[in-house]
Amino acid sequence: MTLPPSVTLAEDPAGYPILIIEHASATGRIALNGAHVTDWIPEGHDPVLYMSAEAVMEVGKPIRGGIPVCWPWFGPHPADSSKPAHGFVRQMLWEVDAARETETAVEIVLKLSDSAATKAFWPQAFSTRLHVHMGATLQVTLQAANTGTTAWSMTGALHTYLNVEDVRKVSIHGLHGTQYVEGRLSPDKRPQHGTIAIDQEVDRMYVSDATVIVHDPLWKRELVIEKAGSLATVVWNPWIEKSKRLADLPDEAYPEFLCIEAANAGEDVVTVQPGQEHLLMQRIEVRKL
Ligand SMILES: O=P(O)(O)OC[C@H]1O[C@@H](O)[C@H](O)[C@@H](O)[C@@H]1O
Repeated sequence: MTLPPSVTLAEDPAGYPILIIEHASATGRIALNGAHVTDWIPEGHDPVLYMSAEAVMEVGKPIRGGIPVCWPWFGPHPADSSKPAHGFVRQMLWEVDAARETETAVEIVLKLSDSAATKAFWPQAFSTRLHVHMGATLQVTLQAANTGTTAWSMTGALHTYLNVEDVRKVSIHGLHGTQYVEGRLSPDKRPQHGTIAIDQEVDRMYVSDATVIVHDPLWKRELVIEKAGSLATVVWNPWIEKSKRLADLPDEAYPEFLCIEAANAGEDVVTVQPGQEHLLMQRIEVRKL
């Protein structure tokens, strides 16, 4: 694979490959472990994605921050608690399938197909590609194809960690009039009235395909988060006690980020027939205020 001039593959001595993007429109990084976009800094803006200072960068381990790709299940495995939370592809080494640059962006495609290693977690035949368009906007699309002979079902998410100046000061727009489930374990749906403020642990799954805007008055910017192929939007901040339980997150870091996740989760379980595919897309744009 020949990479364009704005993309280099760096590998540290421990063998952790990372694509480094240095383009006129943006800089960023993508770890091949998990096809994980860890950084995106559009030209003229502050970093948009949050990365934990204690993130573990080891092949086979999920990364705290950036955009974890959760697939083929969201949250705990529905039947087997010994299997990893949020699926297994976020802890597998993907390969670079395509990379090119234009005047306005870099386009990178990463690929992971079924193998003996994936079958240890999930028996199905599949081919997943993560398409990353990185420029003034960041667009990430998970393409999940069924390459087998029987239908399978999937859930998943693009579990995006957004950098905010102080989560206690942001307001989240776009989910007014929708319904959500708090904590994912209670089946009771609650209505959302108005904007969302974060003043405690929040782990909500909204039934919505709407665009979400994160208004950050201290950084004087708005993050506009569009999506497609997703009927669930997860809003997550671990707040104080859960942050202490997460070993790869500094205890005091919870005000610095907010997760807005484009998900197939809850009632949004997707069945993919043989030869068919599902596309899950999220696009982020930054607006200065
Ligand atoms: O620690 P993990 O596996 O990356 O998950 C982080 C969080 O991910 C969110 O999507 C879930 O709704 C939370 O319940 C979970 O705690």
